[in-house]
This record gives sequence, C-alpha cells and structure tokens, in this order.
Amino acid sequence: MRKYILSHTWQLLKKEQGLYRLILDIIVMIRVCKMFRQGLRGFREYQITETARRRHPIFSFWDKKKQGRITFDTMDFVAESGYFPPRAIEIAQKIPSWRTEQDVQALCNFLQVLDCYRNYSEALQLLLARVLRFERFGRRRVIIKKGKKSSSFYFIYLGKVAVTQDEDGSSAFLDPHPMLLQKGDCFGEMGLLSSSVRRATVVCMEETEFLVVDQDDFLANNLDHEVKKDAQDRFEFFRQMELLQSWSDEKLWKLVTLGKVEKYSFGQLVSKDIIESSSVMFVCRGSCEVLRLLDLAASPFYHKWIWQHLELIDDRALKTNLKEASPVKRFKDFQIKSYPVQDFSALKLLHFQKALEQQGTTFSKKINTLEDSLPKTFGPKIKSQEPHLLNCPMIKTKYGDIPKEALVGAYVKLHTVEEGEIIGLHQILLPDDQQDLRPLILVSLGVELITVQKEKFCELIDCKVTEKLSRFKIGYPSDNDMCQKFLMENSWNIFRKDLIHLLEEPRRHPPLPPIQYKKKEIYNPKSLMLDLCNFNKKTKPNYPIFMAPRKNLPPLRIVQAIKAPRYKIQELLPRYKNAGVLV
Ligand SMILES: Nc1ncnc2c1ncn2[C@@H]1O[C@@H]2COP(=O)(O)O[C@H]2[C@H]1O
Repeated sequence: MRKYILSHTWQLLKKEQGLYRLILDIIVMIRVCKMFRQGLRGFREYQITETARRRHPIFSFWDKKKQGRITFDTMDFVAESGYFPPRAIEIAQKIPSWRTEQDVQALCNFLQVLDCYRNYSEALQLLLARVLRFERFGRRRVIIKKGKKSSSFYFIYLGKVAVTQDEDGSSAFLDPHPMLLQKGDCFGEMGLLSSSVRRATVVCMEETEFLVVDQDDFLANNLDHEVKKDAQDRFEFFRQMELLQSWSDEKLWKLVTLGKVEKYSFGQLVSKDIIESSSVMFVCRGSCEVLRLLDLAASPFYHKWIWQHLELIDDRALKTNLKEASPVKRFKDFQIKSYPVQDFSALKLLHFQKALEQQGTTFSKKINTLEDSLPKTFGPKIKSQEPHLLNCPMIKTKYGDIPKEALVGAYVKLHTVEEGEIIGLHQILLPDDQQDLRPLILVSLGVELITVQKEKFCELIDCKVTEKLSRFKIGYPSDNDMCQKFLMENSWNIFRKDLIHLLEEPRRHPPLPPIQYKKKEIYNPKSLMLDLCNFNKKTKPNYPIFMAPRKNLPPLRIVQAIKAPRYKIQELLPRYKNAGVLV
C-alpha cells in the first residue's frame, strides 16, 4: 500500500513538474537574491571585532589566472570594536611611495565605512588611499586653530570632534549643544584647496582617530587634478539641466561649490522627510523612490471597509451580496495591476491629469474637500457598528470606533525620481499655507545625489528659473485616494488568491512547504499581514526573536496586506463549486 502511494505521488509530481518546477526555481532564486542583497548591504558596515588572542583562520587558494595564492586573513580585519584595524594602520603609516597597489586597494576597502570618503569618485578614493596617514588624539586636543594657517584635511574614523569659534576650543566643553562632527564626517577642506586661514577651531571631545591628507602629498600625487575633474563633471551635469539653461557659467560654478556629493546604496534611507529637509537634491546617477507612510485608520474608506468585513466574522450567509454586481463584473472591476508593494506612481499621474483639468483648484484645497466625504461606491454613511459583536479593545477615532488591532499603516510608493530630476523644489515657490506638508520618505535604489542647501539655492534663483519652477506644480494624490487604491488592490489580491485556490486542485505534497506562521495572530510582524479573521479567537502571544528598539520603528504597525472575513467564493461563482476545475 505504502509503495503504491509513493509511486502514485511520484507520478503526480512528475506530471506537474514543468511549470511547477520553474515556479519553484524562480521563488528560490528570488529568495537567494534577496538574502544576497541584504547580506551585501550589511557587509559595508561589517567589521570583525574578535579579540586578537583567538586563533584566526586564514582562507587561501591558488589563483590559476594570476598564478599566485590569494589569501584572506581574518586578522587583517580584527580590531577592537570601532577602532581602525591594525593592518590598515600599518598601511596608513607607510609613506605614500612605499605603498603597493594592494595596500592602496586594501586601505580603500577599509575606508568604505566612512560616508564622506565613499562619496568621492572611485579614482579619487584610490588617490586618497595612497596619501592618507593615520592619527589618534585624546580628549581636548586641538586639531585646527581658528585664524591659523595649516594645510591638512581630516576624515574622522572614530570618536567625536567639536567645531568652535574660540581659539582653544574650550567653549565646546561648556556648551550644552556643541556643533559636533563624528565618524564618517570630514573637515578642514580650506587647508587643502587654498592657503587661507582656518574658519573655525576643531577640538577632540573624546579619543578620536583620524585619516589625514597633507597638502604637500595632495599636490604631489595630483589629487587636485582629480578634484577639479570631479567639479568639472558636476558643472557639466548642471549645464545640461533644462531648469538652469539661462544661468551663466559663473553662476553654475557657484552652485558646484555649494553642492555636496552623496552616495546611497540600494535600500538606504536618504531622507526621513523630504518636506522637512533643508536641502535641494539633484539626482546625478541612479534613482530613488518617494514613499509615504499611510495611516489607514485616518481615512473613512478604511473604517467602512473594516466594518463591512467584520460584519462577516460569524460566517453569515450570503444575502446582501446577491444585490451586488455579478462576479464577472466584479472580477473585471478588479482587473487592475497588482504589485507586491503598493506602487501608486500611476495614481500620481492620474491625479496630475485631473488637477490640470480642473485648473485653478490648488492641491491643498482638494485634500480638504475629500477629507469628510465618503466614496459613493461605499454608500452615504458608515453603518453603525455593534461593538458587542467583537470582543476586543476599541479605539475612538474621527470616523467612529475601530478595533485597536486594526490601527495599521502601509508604505506606498508615490514616485520614482530618475537621473536628472530634482527633489525638494516643487513647492519652493508656494506660500506656506498652500504647501502639502505631509511627510514623504526618500529611499535609494542606488543613487548619487548633489545636495545644496535650500536657502543658498533660493538666493541664486532668478526670474527665468522662477517661471520654470511655477510649471513644476506636481501634487501627490491625497491620503484618501491612496487608501482607496490600497484597499482595492488588497481586495483584488484576496479575490485572486481565492479564485486560484478554487480553480486549482489542492496540492497534497508540496516539495517546498511555505513558511508557516502562527495562525492565530491578528498581526504578524514577519509577513506584515493583518488577519481580521482571527478576531474573537483566542490568540497566543507571539514573541519575535528580534525586535528593533521602539524608537527606530515607524509609529504604526506596518502591513503589506490585510486578510479579512469574506463570502465564500463558491457562492460568488456557483458554477465552480468544486476545487480543481482547471486541472
Ligand atoms: N558650521 C560648520 N559646520 C561644519 N563644519 C564646519 C563649520 N564651520 C567650519 N567647519 C569645519 O571646520 C574647519 C575649520 O578649518 P577650515 O576652515 O579649513 O574648514 C572648516 C570646516 O571643515
């Protein structure tokens, strides 16, 4: 009997292999890519901090191409937590002409953890690695004295320094909020680029490690040429921008000197809130995404949607639904593109077109008018809820009571900013009361930006730029529009899953079992799923292994999808009463 079952299962598996195998391979590939990407992101900040006493492994192999042994000695990376590794100190203490190509490349790799260093072009990074020397100073040591001439530039590897306006830096120890610079920052650029006196005093607040470039080495190794080349590239970039066409070369060079290059790897947060940011950002390479953290409970659509679904919690019979549109119509209505993350960039375009059609209507006014009106498709009013149906804590909101568990948020993507575009300018000319002040998050997809202080940029703006900027008025869709779209996509996803389950024969032996989550949780932080079907059921507390500190988490619990009680799809599509019609 067992033999028969086994051979039967094997036959079944063989029959379905083709497409199913392909899908599994794709899933595995996606998972591996995701892990690899996450791993790489972590690697940039990685440093082994074992004690030097421990036995250390050396990995090595023979490289046929190079006819040499390639060795990875973990000791090279061993350092006390945060300190510059001894191997790197060894290189940085050699005089530039004694450093080999490998030394330079290795030092360059060690320094990738410093934002300020990483922001330079690769060619300049290598040239810097040739000349940087290592220094460590204690608390209260003055590095630069205001008004004096000295000629070095500093990267901070560890510790903190304060920038003061007195000569001996003592004010930094009395000031409750001194101006601090820390790991990854740099200072003293005046010493390298000109022979003018220092504009401020810099003093160590604690034991601090520096990598220092001296002007003599800088000039002797032609670093000034590379710096000029970088600046020329930035100039060319600005020259090609339509917005700045009317500016003279002199004005553009001013902008070049005001700008600071910043690089962000994939998935890195660029700005927590673009609206609050004091900089204008020019995307010179790559792209980034504008996201909005949507508080679903702040929208009347969500309230209506939640209560409509919670009414079905006791498996009520399908009656009201019969009056609704036919399943075919519903299916057609739901035929919109669905994404694993909520991508609403198209909604922005739609919104933009609408806004253009209704000329004279400002964006902020539009939000206000939408705020209190309910969508017609959902009926004129939210039905009165019967709290006794649900045995869970409730929260009072502007639109009535809502289960506490249902207070969730979702990240939605509003826009992808591409090369050549500008961030932080579109509202610059609007008076304060007309600005859309909703916080927007900027996340890198691998991007290189030039940031310029908004204030400084505004000082350069002339009437031609003002006129071009006035045509820039792009508003993002209101939170209500986004919430409505989120719920529509969510409903479509639920419907699509139900339909697939209905049409497909249930798989008896899945070779790759899906990750099992605890069923009874209402909110699952791993799958980012809110499961409203689990209300009124006894829930087991779920203790996640790792939880980021509360202060680093977003103010709302984030969901990617919401599962809700619903009518059985067999009732909606009575012709397909039995599962497996497709197979
Ligand atoms: N307001 C400031 N913010 C950050 N760094 C500053 C500020 N003022 C001066 N510095 C740095 O302190 C350094 C003092 O020497 P430099 O003038 O060569 O270059 C200066 C800048 O790098």
